[in-house]
Amino acid sequence: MATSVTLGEFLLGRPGDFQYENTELGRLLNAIRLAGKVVSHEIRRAGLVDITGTIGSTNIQGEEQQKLDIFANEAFINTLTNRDIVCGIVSEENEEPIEIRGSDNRNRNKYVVVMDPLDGSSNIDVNITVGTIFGIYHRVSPIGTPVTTEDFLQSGNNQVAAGFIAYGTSTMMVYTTGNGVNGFTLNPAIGTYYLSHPNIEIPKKGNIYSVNEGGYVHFPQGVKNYIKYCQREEEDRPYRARYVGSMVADVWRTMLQGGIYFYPESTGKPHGKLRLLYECNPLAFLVEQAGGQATNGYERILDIKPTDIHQRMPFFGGEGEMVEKAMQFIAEADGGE
Ligand SMILES: O=P(O)(O)OC[C@H]1O[C@](O)(COP(=O)(O)O)[C@@H](O)[C@@H]1O
Ligand SMILES: [Mg+2]
Ligand SMILES: [Mg+2]
Repeated sequence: MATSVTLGEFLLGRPGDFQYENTELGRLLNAIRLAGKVVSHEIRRAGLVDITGTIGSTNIQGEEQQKLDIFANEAFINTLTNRDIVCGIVSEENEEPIEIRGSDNRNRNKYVVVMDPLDGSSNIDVNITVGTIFGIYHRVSPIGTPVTTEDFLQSGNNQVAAGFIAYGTSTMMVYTTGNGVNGFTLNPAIGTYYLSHPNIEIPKKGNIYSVNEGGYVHFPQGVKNYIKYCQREEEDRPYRARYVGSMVADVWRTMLQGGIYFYPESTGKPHGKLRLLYECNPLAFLVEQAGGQATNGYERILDIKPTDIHQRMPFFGGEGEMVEKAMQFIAEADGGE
């Protein structure tokens, strides 16, 4: 149930929430909040206006771009640029980083944003929850100089804030700055987000596992063994299987109801499908801040030093014990302890 605290008040009410200038965080998140409302409005009209389907081009990942992918991408890039607070953006829909020199054209802004403007694109036309994922970093290149790729290839540990917007039964904005995770629900009638999910903590002893089992035959043996373990009639198992096919929705459910969500590597996808910079890192930060764990099956996602802005990474995230169990099966199958 939503409280009467709005996102704006919440931001101003927690001065220590942000290691840099708090009003800058406010301006950053306000820009994201605004762009999210623009996208939410458009999504809610999907089917009534010509916003579903593809536009006939593919992105750097070789995926067909949906009209809403492009709409969301432009909405976020324009809003962040107009707010004059970021010096660069990496987006799933753009091959190269986008340099933003700022209104005085002197590269004085401090933050870079990595984003997946529309997550769960395959679910757009079938009216299932989709989302926007974002991560925010303080630049590493000197202020006053053009943004560099190194500003984006920082490990997830360096995120100063991260979150997502979910466009589902309601529109929600969930974020962290390293002081816990809070969720806000949009009241579309007045366009205001209210605190509805304070201090989110992943429940212990979850009983849901979430993976696209359609790829089972191509998964590594350790992952197969873990899936069989989840399905065995023993102790508190079999676990329930849930899979939406939108990472935002599957991770959000995992944060609220517990369990584990994973997208492993497979013979066809040696590094899995999900992108480290703008899918794995922001959601790993949220999962950890909610008391869970997020790894690639071997190491903490947030410790990984990216080498490419669009690189993929296997992802195992959720309740700590379940993630460790999955890693144990992977290690055993690899011949380790
Ligand atoms: O169809 P699959 O192979 O299960 O993949 C689903 C996954 O792909 C994604 O849709 C990839 O994200 P995009 O839609 O942003 O490209 C994830 O949201 C989701 O978890
Ligand atoms: Mg995505
Ligand atoms: Mg996407």
